[in-house]
Amino acid sequence: MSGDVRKTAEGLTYLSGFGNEHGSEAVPGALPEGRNSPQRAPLGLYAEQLSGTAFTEPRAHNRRSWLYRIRPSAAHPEFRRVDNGAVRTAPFTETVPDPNRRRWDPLPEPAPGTDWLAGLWTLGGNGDATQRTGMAVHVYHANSPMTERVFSDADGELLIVPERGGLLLRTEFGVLAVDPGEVALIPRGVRFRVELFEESARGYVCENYGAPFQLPDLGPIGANGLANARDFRAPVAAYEDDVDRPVEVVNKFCGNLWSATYDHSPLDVVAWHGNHVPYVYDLRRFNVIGTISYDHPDPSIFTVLTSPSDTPGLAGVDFVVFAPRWLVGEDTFRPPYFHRNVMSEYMGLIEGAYDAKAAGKGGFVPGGGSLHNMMSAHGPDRDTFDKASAAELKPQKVDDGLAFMFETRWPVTLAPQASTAGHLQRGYDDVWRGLERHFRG
Ligand SMILES: O=C(O)Cc1cc(O)ccc1O
Ligand SMILES: [Fe+2]
Repeated sequence: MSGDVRKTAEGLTYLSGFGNEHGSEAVPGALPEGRNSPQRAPLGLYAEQLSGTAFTEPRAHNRRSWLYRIRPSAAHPEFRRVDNGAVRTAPFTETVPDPNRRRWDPLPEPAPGTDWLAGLWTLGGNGDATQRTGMAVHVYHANSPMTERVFSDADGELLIVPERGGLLLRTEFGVLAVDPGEVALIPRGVRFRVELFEESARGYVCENYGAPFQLPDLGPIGANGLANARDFRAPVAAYEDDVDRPVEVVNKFCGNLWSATYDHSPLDVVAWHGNHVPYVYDLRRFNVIGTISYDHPDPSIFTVLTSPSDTPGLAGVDFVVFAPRWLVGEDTFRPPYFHRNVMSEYMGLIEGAYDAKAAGKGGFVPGGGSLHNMMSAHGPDRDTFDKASAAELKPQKVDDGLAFMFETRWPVTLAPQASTAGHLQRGYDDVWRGLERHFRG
């Protein structure tokens, strides 16, 4: 099974660019020319629009796609509530917002037969999915492909950050492969199925209820840099045409999972065009910008994607990557500084170690995560502080890890399961113990 998945991934081709008006047809002539909704769509297909923003949002933010499919999405039986598993949604009201710093080990091994959706486990979040504000942090651990079912999320877009094991994402728009070190985005409402490259897969998900992620403005950086638009890859059209096979469609809607069994695969889009599309991005392509003189720049310089709010510069959520880079700052404490931020920070580790925290068991480990909520004091742990304060400041390549952050304007309130989990580390505060006074008056 996983050999086939890898083979499929190797044969994939992609369309390049972020936010483009892409178009693709799996059968020549399937994509109508010159209009979106001809009286009769080509090849007997049904034309259907999928919008990700209101029709009237400014052109620069407007997202929608036209799909040409074997059956219209409207042809389905009633959705019925199913168990939400370990998926939770904002507003998070079952625990009180907690100013304490928290850190988790990776999710434990799931029971055999756990697919990506069943393995999705919510840590917490903020805002309100019904108001299309805020975000949720999820982690997943799966060991089985989604075969007879697909998923779609009406509550938000899903930024998937694999940490262990690649994923093959079969979407309405075509097939995407995403390995650890890459990220994938599934837009709001797009149906998809997850298959695994290896026996099991682990990773993180930012569910963004707010405005779709966009590339940050570059300001004085100029016309290039950070995540370059051309490095984002969208799929080419590919469709499933298994008429006889019932497929369960699980729809996350305002916090609950709803299911309907279709008599066909809803991944039956033969052609499409538009800019509300899934994509993948290789984080190693990130053009890292930093100081070439002194001081540690704020991590906003590492923003890959941002979901803006109504207040300029104040993101609902930013996706930030700590990618391999050179440190050359003179007379500078080079790791992340001590700080208390108005924004709230969930951090994850894709591989290796993070330059502000000790690695290894009981530390900040790949697949684990930390939460530093609004105004919570944090920064380098004691070991890191001691070493960096004494380090010889020659140019240093930091290339032993890949970390990321979901940084959000509102505190992250935990789902109850995250505040009681066995994999919640106890005694995280101790990493800042022993930071002795050196001031002697
Ligand atoms: O490790 C963190 O807490 C994230 C972070 C990194 C950094 O380089 C500066 C500030 C910051 O919050
Ligand atoms: Fe921080």
